[in-house]
Amino acid sequence: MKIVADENIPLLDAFFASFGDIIRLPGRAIAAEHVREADMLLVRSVTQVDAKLLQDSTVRFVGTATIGTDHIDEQFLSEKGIGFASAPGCNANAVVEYVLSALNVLAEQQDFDIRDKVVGIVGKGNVGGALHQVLQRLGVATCVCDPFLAESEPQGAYLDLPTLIAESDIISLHTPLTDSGPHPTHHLFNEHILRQLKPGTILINAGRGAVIDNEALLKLKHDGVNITVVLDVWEGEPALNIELLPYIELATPHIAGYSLDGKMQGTEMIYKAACRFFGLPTRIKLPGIAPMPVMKSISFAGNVPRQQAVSTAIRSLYDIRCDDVMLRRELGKSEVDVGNVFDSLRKNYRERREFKTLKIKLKNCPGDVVHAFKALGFKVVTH
Ligand SMILES: NC(=O)C1=CN([C@@H]2O[C@H](COP(=O)(O)OP(=O)(O)OC[C@H]3O[C@@H](n4cnc5c(N)ncnc54)[C@H](O)[C@@H]3O)[C@@H](O)[C@H]2O)C=CC1
Ligand SMILES: O=C(O)C(=O)[C@H](O)COP(=O)(O)O
Repeated sequence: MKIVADENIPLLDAFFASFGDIIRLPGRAIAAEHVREADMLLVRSVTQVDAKLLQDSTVRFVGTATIGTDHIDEQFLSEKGIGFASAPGCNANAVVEYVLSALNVLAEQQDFDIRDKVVGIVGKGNVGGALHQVLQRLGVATCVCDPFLAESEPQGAYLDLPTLIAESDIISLHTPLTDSGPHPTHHLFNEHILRQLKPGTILINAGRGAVIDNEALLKLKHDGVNITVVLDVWEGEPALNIELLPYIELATPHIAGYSLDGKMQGTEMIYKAACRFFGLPTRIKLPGIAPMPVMKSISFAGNVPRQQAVSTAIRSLYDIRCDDVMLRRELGKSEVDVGNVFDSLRKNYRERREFKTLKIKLKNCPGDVVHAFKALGFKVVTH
């Protein structure tokens, strides 16, 4: 079997070598001539999979090791009888941890306690739902806008977008990117909606760039509108609008989902789907091949303040400011190609592990510290 795969998919050999020969290519470079005689195509979010790519190919199965599927023409695949699988939820924890790291840093910079804020979640699927759960465990007030869930759960407490905006101090966007259907999200946050944000609102987008109209956001910022913006995703990626950068409090190159755990899980999910599609047994399992985390445990003892302990643990695994600084530093160099910088930071991303991989050893610590670590998803050992 001939497999064409994005070179940025981890554990390709471990999972797919037994299927046949793997040809690795940069995701954006995968073109019709590469897949013409292939049986399987494995991509991430940067490869447009459509008729142009696959019309004249022998590809029978496409897997994307990502949550988002806006780069896939699923209707075309179905019409051509090509098998398809994505990796729903694979990196949801990573995105949640990205949001928690952002809030942790902003809470320190702006001197607030997250428990005094209302967090509005737009899109309560795998990512938004997991964020909702963590925030509830932490005792943070939340509200949700998700018109699809509102329709299927008429008893649920869902708000429309203007009401969510009026009630929220912090808004986190976790919708897919859609431009059709009853509730399209393309430019959901247009100028009209953006101008409804309360002064001081924190707006986080770790979904898809074009859910916020980036031109409108820039216009608001030029007008001096007082909102704090965290962007992981940008309209026109990889060539983000560099003019917007100085107005963004925390700016990162679409890496919210880039925990090693999330990426490996994505590969495993499409491996299992490929096995099902080709009628093969699933012999390989992630626990057997995932590398051990570098940092295994952190200890706290005695009357350590909750915020200090939690910040230390979060930042030891994931400090969003590292990604923010790297992006600004690289884009600040003279005569850079913005798209190349963006892609290169993603391609060469460091090894980042999720909270669940770190053991927190607590000795005689206050109950609220123990509770906070458990709520955040760390492995907690008390003695
Ligand atoms: N920045 C990053 O690295 C990552 C970004 N993503 C993005 O996050 C998105 C969400 O991921 P999941 O939660 O796993 O997807 P999901 O499909 O599980 O959930 C999406 C939710 O959004 C809701 N929704 C759809 N249209 C809406 C609208 N107009 N207003 C409010 N809610 C709406 C849906 O009803 C659904 O509940 C993905 O589609 C992907 O684009 C996902 C992983 C990593
Ligand atoms: O899973 C998704 O959806 C994402 O947004 C991924 O984190 C995107 O990563 P790449 O596929 O672009 O490497």
